[in-house]
Amino acid sequence: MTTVTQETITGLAARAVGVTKAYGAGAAAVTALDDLSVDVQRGRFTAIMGPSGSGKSTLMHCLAGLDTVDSGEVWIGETRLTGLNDKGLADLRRNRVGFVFQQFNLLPTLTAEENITLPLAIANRKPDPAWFDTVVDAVGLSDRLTHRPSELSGGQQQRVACARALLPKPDVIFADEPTGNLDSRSGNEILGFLSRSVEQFHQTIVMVTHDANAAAYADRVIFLLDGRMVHELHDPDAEAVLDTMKALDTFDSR
Ligand SMILES: Nc1ncnc2c1ncn2[C@@H]1O[C@H](COP(=O)(O)OP(=O)(O)OP(=O)(O)O)[C@@H](O)[C@H]1O
Repeated sequence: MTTVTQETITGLAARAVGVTKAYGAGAAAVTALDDLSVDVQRGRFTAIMGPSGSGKSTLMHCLAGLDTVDSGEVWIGETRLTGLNDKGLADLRRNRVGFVFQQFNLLPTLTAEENITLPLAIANRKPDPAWFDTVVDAVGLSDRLTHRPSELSGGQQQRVACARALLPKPDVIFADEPTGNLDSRSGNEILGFLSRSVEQFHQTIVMVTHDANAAAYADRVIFLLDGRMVHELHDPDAEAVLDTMKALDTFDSR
């Protein structure tokens, strides 16, 4: 079995080591992650791409402590998730990771400000007022804080979700198709905000996407196929990402 020492994870925001995860049993079993190892560098924007069914969501869920692995190890910073009990995992999700979902997942009865501060309120933490103002300014929501989600456009709702994820300064923000429900202009605004939060605030972001344009905002794109990491690109443009996706269509990882 592969093991990781404290020293080897310094500088990494998250890590999967020899992770295997299958769904179902017997003849119906599907191997979603197949002895997969991947490092996520701190303060970087990493995109995960790959064909449908390649294991992107499963990897993200396992890295974020939303799902368990069958074997191998998962780390967030210097915490080994694969050794935590349910309470430890819940604490980690509450205090160490942030999420941005395709469907925004805002609470409809709360204002934008209440949605943004909700994770801190749940964790019994108070937002730092200066940092709150910085985050709200960065997403351009200063004049929308009293609005409820139904009074905001899709792009504005996703900006609320981004601010909500960023405010607690989590070790990692996991973004699952964050632009999947947006037109290209609103999508590019969200992607611009995510990449600026990496550059200016040194936030670590991991984003699952199908969109080559979205992936091109990342510092690094990793490509999955059949639950394995088969390729990576650094500072790619959309064309290079598309070319790789086309090549994967004809590539068999096994
Ligand atoms: N809860 C589940 N039960 C059974 N099989 C599952 C489950 N979740 C995922 N799988 C299977 O595991 C494999 C990987 O799925 P996963 O959702 O991680 O892929 P993906 O790359 O995110 O796909 P997509 O791009 O379509 O969202 C697929 O074959 C999928 O059918």
